[in-house]
Amino acid sequence: MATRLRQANKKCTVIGGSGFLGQHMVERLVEKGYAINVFDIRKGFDHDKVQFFLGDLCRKEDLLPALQGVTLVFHCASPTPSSNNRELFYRVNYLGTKAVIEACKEAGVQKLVLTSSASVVFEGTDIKDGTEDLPYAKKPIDYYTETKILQEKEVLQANDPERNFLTVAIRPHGIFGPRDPQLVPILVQAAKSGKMKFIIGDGKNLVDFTFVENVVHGHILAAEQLQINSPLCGKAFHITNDEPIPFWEFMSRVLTGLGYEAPKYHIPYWLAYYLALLLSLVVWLLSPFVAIRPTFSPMRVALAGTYHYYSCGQAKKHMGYKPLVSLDEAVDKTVKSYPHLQWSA
Ligand SMILES: NC(=O)C1=CN([C@@H]2O[C@H](COP(=O)(O)OP(=O)(O)OC[C@H]3O[C@@H](n4cnc5c(N)ncnc54)[C@H](O)[C@@H]3O)[C@@H](O)[C@H]2O)C=CC1
Ligand SMILES: CC(C)=CCC[C@@H](C)[C@H]1CC[C@H]2C3=C(CC[C@]12C)[C@@]1(C)CCC(=O)C[C@@H]1CC3
Repeated sequence: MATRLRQANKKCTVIGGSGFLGQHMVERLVEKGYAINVFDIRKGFDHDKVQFFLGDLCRKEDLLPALQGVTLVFHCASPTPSSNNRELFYRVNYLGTKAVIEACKEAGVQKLVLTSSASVVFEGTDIKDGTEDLPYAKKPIDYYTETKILQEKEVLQANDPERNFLTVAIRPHGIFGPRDPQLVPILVQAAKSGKMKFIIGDGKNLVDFTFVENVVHGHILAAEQLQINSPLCGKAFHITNDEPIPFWEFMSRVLTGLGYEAPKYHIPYWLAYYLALLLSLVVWLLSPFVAIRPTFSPMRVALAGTYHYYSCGQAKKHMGYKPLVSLDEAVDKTVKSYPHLQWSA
C-alpha cells in the first residue's frame, strides 16, 4: 500500500516533453524514479519508461487521458519564439494554458509547475540583477513575450490551496545546452553566412545564459518544495546560472569553441537598432510578394545589446536552489555536443 502511494506521488506529466527543455526534464525525472507521461503534439524521442500522449494542449479532451492518476504536471510547451505568429502564441500560450489548468483541476492534479520566462519583465532596456518584483513589461518585446505574460498570470492566479491545487512559475533565461534547436544552430548559421562579424554596442552588456540541466534542477526543486503554506505557492522564481556574462563573450566562446571566428568589429547600438528597424520596414513592404524572416531584427538587437540579468536569490532562499553546472563546464559540454556544427574547411 505504502509503495503504491509513493509511486502515485511520483507520477507526473510533462506537457511539451518532446521539446528541448522537456526532454531534458524527462531524462532527469526518470533518473529520480518518477513515472512519466509526456504530452505533446509530436513524439520527439523514444523511452521505454515514458508513456506518450499525442495531442493539442488547447483541447481539454486531448489532455485528460495524460493526466489520469497524476499528482504533478510540468507545463513547458510553447510555439517556438521565432515563429512570430501572434494568433498561434495567443491560442497555445494563453487559451491553451487555461485549458491545461481546467484539465488539471478536473483530473485531480495537485501541483502545476509552469515554465515561464524572465523576459516577461523585459522591455528592451537594461535590467541589472532584476528581482521577481519587477512589474510585467507594459510593452513586451514581441508577441511571444506578450502571451508568456498572460500565461504566467493565469497560472499564478489559479493557485488554490483550499482546493488542494498549487501552482508555481519558473522563469529561466537564455536556456542552452545539448540538443537546443535555437541558440547554437542559429549562431552557426549566422557565422557561416558571414553575419557574425559585428559586436553590437561596447560588448560589455551582461546577460544570463542558463544551462539546461540547471533549469531542470530548478523545476524539480520547485515541484518538490511546492506544499500548502510554502512561500512558493502562486509565485514566480528566476532560475539562472548565477554567472551573468557579457553577451558577446558568450557568443564568442561558443563560436570559437566550434572553430568559427569571434565577432570583432564594433557597431553602435543605436545604429544597429535603426538598421534593424529599417530592415523590418523593407521586409514588411515586401511581405505581399515574398516572406522573409531576417536574422537581424530589432528584438534581437535589443537582446544582444542591453544588460538583462536576473537575481535568483529567491530561488536560493525558498527552494535551496544552486546551479549544478558552472558556465565554463556548460559551454564545454554544449560545444562538444554539436560535432556536426564544427567548422570544416
Ligand atoms: N529556450 C529558451 O531559451 C527559453 C525557453 N523558455 C520556455 O521554456 C519552455 C520550453 O522551451 P523549449 O524547450 O526551448 O521549446 P521547444 O520548442 O523545444 O519545446 C516546446 C514543445 O512544446 C510542444 N508544443 C507546442 N505547441 C503545442 C501544443 N499546442 N500542444 C502540445 N504541445 C505543444 C512542441 O511540440 C515542443 O515539443 C517554453 O515554454 C519556453 O517559452 C523560457 C525562457 C527561455
Ligand atoms: C539571452 C537570450 C534570451 C538568448 C536566447 C535567444 C537566442 C536564440 C537569440 C537571442 C538574440 C539572438 C541574436 C543572434 C542569434 C540568436 C540569438 C542569440 C544574432 C547574434 C544573429 C546574428 C545577427 O545579426 C545579430 C543577432 C543578435 C541577436
